[in-house]
Amino acid sequence: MGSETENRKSLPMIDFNDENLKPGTQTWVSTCDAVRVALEDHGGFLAHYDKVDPLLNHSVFSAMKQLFDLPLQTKMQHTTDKPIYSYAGQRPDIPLYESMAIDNPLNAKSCHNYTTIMWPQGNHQFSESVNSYAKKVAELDYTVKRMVFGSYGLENEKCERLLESTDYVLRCYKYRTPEIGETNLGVRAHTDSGFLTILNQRLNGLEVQLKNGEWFQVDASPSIFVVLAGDAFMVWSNDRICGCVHRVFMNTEVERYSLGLLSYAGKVMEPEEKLVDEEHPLRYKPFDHYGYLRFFLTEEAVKAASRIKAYCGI
Ligand SMILES: O=C(O)CCC(=O)C(=O)O
Ligand SMILES: [Fe+2]
Repeated sequence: MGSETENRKSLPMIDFNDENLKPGTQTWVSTCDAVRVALEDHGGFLAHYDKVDPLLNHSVFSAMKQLFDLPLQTKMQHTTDKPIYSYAGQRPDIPLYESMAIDNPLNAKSCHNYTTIMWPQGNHQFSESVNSYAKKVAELDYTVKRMVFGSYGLENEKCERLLESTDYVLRCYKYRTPEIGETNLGVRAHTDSGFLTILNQRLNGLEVQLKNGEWFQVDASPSIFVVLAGDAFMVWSNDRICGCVHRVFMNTEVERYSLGLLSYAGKVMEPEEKLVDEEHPLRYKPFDHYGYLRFFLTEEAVKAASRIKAYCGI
């Protein structure tokens, strides 16, 4: 009873370190269901995942500090044609917030190209740690998606096709400390516009809204990854899984860094046909993710009660 009450107040924690976590085992089956239920209930969960070595974690966060320490003009250089808003910051409503995006971080050459734009003289440590980090976190992303497909009884091939047509972005966030009289809001409550976001924060500050409306503060740890469903997951799941609402407050005296591996559908995506039935009639038209990202900041989108429904809801 006691633990049930406690559970409702926290985001579920799911262990991804168990040696038996392989397709075909009982641990795999029960974890698949735990992942699906957490996503259906809260749009997210905490993954206990220790495949990112503490040294790599340290090295990638040092790299982030170097990146944000660059002159603003350097940081604002255009690095991708995709509408992922490479640099974001200097916003009067959220003055503490800055963020930058590395497109296609699983590819060593893309990391190198990005690094060369930021440091024309080169910065091997940056490019190397970003690429290694993204690859490790992507393994968790693949596992989570395979588990969701498994738990809905969908064929593996379908999941592999989705993974193949997925584009990844590594988004880095920095929050400076507020000055006297300034807001301590880092980012206001929102859902992410991607498919799935996997976050690791250097310092506390992230809060996630639970199903019962309460806010849950996530504790920072190198081996705790916050897995959040985004708007595209709602489309794919035909609303069985909702985007996870989250926000950030700066409650510390030191600047805060956080890293997110975000996934986007590289091809037009439709709600999974097996998740459409009498009880769950079709809720979305075919969805063009980059079209959605372009729509995202328009006046029509900002005014809408739900941007994703305004874009492609039925
Ligand atoms: O800083 C964080 O941990 C998350 C930031 C965030 O949610 C966002 O910018 O979408
Ligand atoms: Fe977010």
